[in-house]
Amino acid sequence: MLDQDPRSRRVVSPGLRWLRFPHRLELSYRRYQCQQAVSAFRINAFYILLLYILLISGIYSMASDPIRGPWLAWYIWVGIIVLIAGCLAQIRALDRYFPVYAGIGSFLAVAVSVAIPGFIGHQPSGQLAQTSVIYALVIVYAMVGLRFPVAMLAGWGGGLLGLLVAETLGQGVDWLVMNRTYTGISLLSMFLCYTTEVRDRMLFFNQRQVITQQRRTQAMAERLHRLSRQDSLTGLANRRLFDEELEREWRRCLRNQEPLALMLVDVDCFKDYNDHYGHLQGDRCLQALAAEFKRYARRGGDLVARFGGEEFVLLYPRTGEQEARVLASRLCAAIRALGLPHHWNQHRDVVTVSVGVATLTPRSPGQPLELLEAADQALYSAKQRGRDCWSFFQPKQPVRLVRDETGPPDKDSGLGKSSSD
Ligand SMILES: Nc1nc2c(ncn2[C@@H]2O[C@H](COP(=O)(O)OP(=O)(O)OP(=O)(O)O)[C@@H](O)[C@H]2O)c(=O)[nH]1
Repeated sequence: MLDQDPRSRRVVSPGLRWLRFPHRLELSYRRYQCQQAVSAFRINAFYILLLYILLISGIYSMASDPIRGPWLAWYIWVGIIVLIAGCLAQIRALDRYFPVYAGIGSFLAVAVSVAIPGFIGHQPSGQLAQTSVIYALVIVYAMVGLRFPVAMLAGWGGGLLGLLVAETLGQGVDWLVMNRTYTGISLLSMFLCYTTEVRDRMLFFNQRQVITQQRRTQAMAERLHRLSRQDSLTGLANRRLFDEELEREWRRCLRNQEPLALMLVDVDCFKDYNDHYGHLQGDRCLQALAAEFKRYARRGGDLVARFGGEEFVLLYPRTGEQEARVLASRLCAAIRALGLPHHWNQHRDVVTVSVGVATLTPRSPGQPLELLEAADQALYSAKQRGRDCWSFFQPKQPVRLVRDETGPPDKDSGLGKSSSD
């Protein structure tokens, strides 16, 4: 389903937005955002480290001798924090903990950066140390990849801790400078972080909508494809699918020089069935027969299809004459044994079928209709013999007729070989 939830749309509609999707979408966004952020941070950590080295070497060279040592002792920790976070980001198993370790690292880096000027005092290098506060904030809000609330927590929480440390343990805080660096940059970076997250959420939401739409279209196409190849009454393959499969199996058997068997099954006296039991009962009867036919097409490549009306077709790749005969005989007997009442059937009081069977090993491509025609002739022969029997046809050979003793009388001119079971 496309996400129509107004709470989702509120996040991506113009104006000031509340940065939160409905619960499930929010969880999914957080997973996505975390993955994006940690992937970017794997590389960004090196840039951040490079910036840090540039800054630290600049300040170090300009700082006066007495404060160099203590300043470096403090500020080296920021580099260590970046290094640890960068290493953790390389471990993929820890990806989902990225907001935790990156958030804590950011908090500590801001705290250290904000505290340092309070220990250096009003020397020129103290002013330079303020630059590291600006660096730290811009990096935390814009380069680490934290979500807006986490970045805010790290920025303001870390800043507060740094200020407390500077006020209580250091020489105090120069609020005039601190407001122009820490407070000003914090507000500016917050805005940057907020707009970035809004854009990111919009992108995520739109991507999801596109993916959902694609899945729906694909599912619908698959359903249509399935329906276009399925008979709606019986759920069997329809004529179109049968034609395709026959073509395919024909080519496969041609390649491997294997026999292909086909059975054409026709329900006996079905017009009378409909006339006396009604069309709806006729439909139910066809469904029951279809279910039984399915039991006779279980191997890979076997196919049972509704050929049209009350005619069905069963296709058996890699099946020779002997096996086809056994199958046809069993099928006739099984339908009889179903015992579906049909008092207007010709010889019995139950529904019966006539089956035309043909097998052949393909010799040339593009002639699968040969097999169908052969089975059709065999079926005609079975009908001629009085129904409720099967008949076997072998192309290019005189067709032999075999009749089962229990089967109906042979009225045929001798065109096929058949049996009633
Ligand atoms: N209920 C129902 N009947 C159908 C369906 N499709 C075809 N029929 C009926 O099947 C009957 C087929 O009749 P015929 O072709 O004369 O064949 P028959 O009565 O079975 O006679 P023989 O095949 O010679 O034994 C017709 O009455 C069709 O209306 C269907 O989907 N549902």
